[in-house]
Amino acid sequence: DPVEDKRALLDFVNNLPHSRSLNWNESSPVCSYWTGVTCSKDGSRVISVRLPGVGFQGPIPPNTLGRLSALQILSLRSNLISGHFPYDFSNLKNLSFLYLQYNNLSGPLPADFSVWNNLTIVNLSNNRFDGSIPRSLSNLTHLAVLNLANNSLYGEIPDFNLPSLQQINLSNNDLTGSVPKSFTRFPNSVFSGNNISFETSASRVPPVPAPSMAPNPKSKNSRELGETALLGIVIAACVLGFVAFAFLIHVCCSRKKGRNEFSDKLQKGEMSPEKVVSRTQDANNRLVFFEGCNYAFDLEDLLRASAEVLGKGTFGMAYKAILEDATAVVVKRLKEVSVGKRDFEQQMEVVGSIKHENVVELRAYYYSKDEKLMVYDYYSQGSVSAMLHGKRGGERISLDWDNRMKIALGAARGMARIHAENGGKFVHGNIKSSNIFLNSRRYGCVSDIGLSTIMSPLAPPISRAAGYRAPEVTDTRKAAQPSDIYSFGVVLLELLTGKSPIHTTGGDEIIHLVRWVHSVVREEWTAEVFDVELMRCPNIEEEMVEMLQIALSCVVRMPDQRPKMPEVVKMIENVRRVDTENRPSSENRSESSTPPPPASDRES
Ligand SMILES: Nc1ncnc2c1ncn2[C@@H]1O[C@H](COP(=O)(O)OP(=O)(O)OP(=O)(O)O)[C@@H](O)[C@H]1O
Repeated sequence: DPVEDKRALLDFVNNLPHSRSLNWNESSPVCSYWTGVTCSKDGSRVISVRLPGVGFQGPIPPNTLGRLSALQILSLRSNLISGHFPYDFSNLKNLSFLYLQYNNLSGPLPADFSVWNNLTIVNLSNNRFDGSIPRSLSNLTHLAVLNLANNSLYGEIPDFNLPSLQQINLSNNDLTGSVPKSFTRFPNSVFSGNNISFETSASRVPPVPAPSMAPNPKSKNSRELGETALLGIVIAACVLGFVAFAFLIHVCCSRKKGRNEFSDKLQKGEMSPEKVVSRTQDANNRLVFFEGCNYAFDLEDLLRASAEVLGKGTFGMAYKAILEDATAVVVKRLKEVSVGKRDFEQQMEVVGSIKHENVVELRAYYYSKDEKLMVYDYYSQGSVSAMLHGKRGGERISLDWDNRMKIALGAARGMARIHAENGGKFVHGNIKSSNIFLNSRRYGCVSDIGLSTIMSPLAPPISRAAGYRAPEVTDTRKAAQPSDIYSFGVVLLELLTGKSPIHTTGGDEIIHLVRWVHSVVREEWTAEVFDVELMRCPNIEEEMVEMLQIALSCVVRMPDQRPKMPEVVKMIENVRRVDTENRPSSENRSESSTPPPPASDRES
């Protein structure tokens, strides 16, 4: 533990009243346990503190956070922090991201910004800062985003030369004079709400008309209402058509910049804007985080995050959301949850308690009448399905035999862990290759646990899950552990054949993978079954045939004849302990004329 940093954080939290409790105990490890805190790789220093919306009230106690001299990210936004900008933050020489927006900070901005020469994003908007904009900001050569909007800053805007600056917002202050030459590349709207004269010049972007219903930023009330109210006002204005033009321009601009806010996505979905507003206003419903989760964000953060649609699954849409500190999370928005709040919460608690290196951890969830969300880590390499079959026209990723064995073994171990839950009765209910990801050691890792029990009865048999569904589930619509084994067997067949569970041939004929494999094997053409890509790997035929036998034992018709998950794990381990590497590697087999797989595909 970084003892000094821990002390500084405890001094901070013990001396600043807050309404949400934090799991910061003296006895627990800071780096792996404390909410909102991230340490350096070697665990020697705290490098990030993110505590938005914790309800901190009052001035930041001196000589607390200022002692975290290795800090790179500090987010205390959306609290009720008052007082002056802490003078001892000048010790935070490594600070790159500073988010203090939506607080009640007052007084002048720090005179000397040059002490933080790594600063990249500075957001001090929506406070009560006054005084002038410090000239020293011009020393920040990495500064990409500067937001000082909705304060009481006055005087002229200094003419900085900030080559990295991509976004600036100085709107709604008391600034005077004219827009300096170096900032004429930004739209007039970022300077609006000041006493600034805009000289007309051919190079200027035409001014964006201010929404006629925009709140008076100087009024205390508007600050207290915060973003939710703004969102509501904007939506209301849209509905009334008063600002259609401004809104269109705004949408175009944000599209251009590639930023699609998660809330936008929600609005584009089936949810009405009114519902979004009412939902964000529902103070009783908060994101619930699981113990040991290091993320610190709230629902508003998620709604504000840049989001990308990952896809529509059986249970709703999945989005990739990038939080302000560049953390990527996956948010699943569940449709048609069939259970009430209590059952939902109980199921989430079970799922959230499953901690295993081969199970994708549920980080947080959210339940309200209108909205049910689940938050997971984002797996940048995509799912095994995307790797095997390519996704949305993307290339399929080359997976050699070692990779596939590790995926199979990891997923089997994850499944065995899941089946051990709830006194050995827990059912996954939706095993398929798009729900399997690769962990940091490139072993399979199972996602989407526990959803099938809280959702409305299974989707019609035509759905994408059909190829994975055991025959008895098609009839009874009820998943059980043996049907999970069947689905897992289909995933093994996918890994062996490289084919989707249901696919068409050139002649539009629909092929069911299980039936196809059975028919080929029956004709004793077993070798024809395997993915041609695997044929490049030397000396693996025996292992492939053994894996094929395991897969076929999982997809037998009678549920009680299928092996149990721990047995499947043992059988795969017996084919080859990929993790102990008891098979000579392909490089050592010089007799082979086949070239070894590319280095990136090999086990590290
Ligand atoms: N944690 C994650 N990291 C990266 N991508 C993810 C993550 N979770 C889901 N995805 C991807 O998002 C897309 C949609 O996922 P989702 O689980 O909602 O649907 P699905 O897997 O296609 O079907 P189902 O809902 O039946 O599981 C899929 O392409 C999936 O691989």
